Amino acid sequence: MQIKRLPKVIGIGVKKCGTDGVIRFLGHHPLIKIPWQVQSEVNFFGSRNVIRGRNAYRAYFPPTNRMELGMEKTPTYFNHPDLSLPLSIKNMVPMAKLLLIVCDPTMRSFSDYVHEKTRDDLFNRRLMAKYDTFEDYVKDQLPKARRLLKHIKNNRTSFKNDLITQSVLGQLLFKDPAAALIGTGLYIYHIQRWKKVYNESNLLIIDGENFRENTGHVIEQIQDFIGIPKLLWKEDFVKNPDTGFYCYRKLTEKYLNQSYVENEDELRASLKCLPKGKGRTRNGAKHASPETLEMLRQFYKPYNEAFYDEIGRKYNWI
Ligand SMILES: Nc1ncnc2c1ncn2[C@@H]1O[C@H](COP(=O)(O)OS(=O)(=O)O)[C@@H](OP(=O)(O)O)[C@H]1O
Repeated sequence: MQIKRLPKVIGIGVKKCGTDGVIRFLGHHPLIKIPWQVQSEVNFFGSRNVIRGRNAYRAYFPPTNRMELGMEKTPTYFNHPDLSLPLSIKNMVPMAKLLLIVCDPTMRSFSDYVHEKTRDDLFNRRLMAKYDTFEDYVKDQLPKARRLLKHIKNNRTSFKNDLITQSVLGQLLFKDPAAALIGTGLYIYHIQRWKKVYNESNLLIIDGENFRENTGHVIEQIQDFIGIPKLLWKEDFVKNPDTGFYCYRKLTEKYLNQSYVENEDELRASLKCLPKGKGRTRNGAKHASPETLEMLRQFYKPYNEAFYDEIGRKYNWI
């Protein structure tokens, strides 16, 4: 019977790390249902709606039968100022599995800058107006971020259980989108609240750099984690010759047939790619100065290392 049910999979972030790719590509799985009417970002737990309870949350999702599963993603759940947000999710949807896609915080910050500069949001546009370039932005905001962290850390050297920094940082990022371009990438302060409530069996951490380069492989891994039949295979993902990003195209007998010769127009027409607006920076279409990126890399280094320790895995973010 098809009825509205709570989701079984929730993408919790991180903004600009590939969250849209994960949900849209998984949306090609016949058993996964996405609330497209709200563009898949429900933001239920990050808003006052949460007090309206389970039925209000359930209302966002398309009807599903017992085999199918609903999924949403809200990238700001990960670094939301409400430190008890993970517990709210766990209490409301105890069986849900979470997906967290993280990525090189330096490149994430640049991607977020480009995104905020092009967004159709007057408040953000005004706020970002004084930064003509990413270099201007970093020059102004990086020293502020350094000073702020020094101030709120107040000589605390451990990243572990530093609830004061987690909380102040959370509030600040929420109120000041300009600060969020840098602060969102301080993953070590955001991850701990999730690890208190979730473990490897119900929280999958994905490297966004790997997702971009090995999309099909990661999509296979996610299906295993969710525990659904593997119906999307790495062979179903093909690079777009124009952008270099992977798109979805079901591998059918037609493409396997030895006598089939594909021309580029046919290839383009057969691809289901992410919408325009995804893939602005990572393929080099826009770039920041190497000096600015290096400054950010040095800034993030200790926070990345603490994050690797926390999750017990190291990524090749440079
Ligand atoms: N297959 C494919 N096609 C296009 N883009 C891809 C793909 N895989 C990963 N990415 C990267 O996803 C980045 C956008 O991340 P998000 O979807 O999390 O952004 S958002 O938070 O929802 O705005 C986006 O960042 P930018 O390159 O800066 O636009 C992409 O690099």
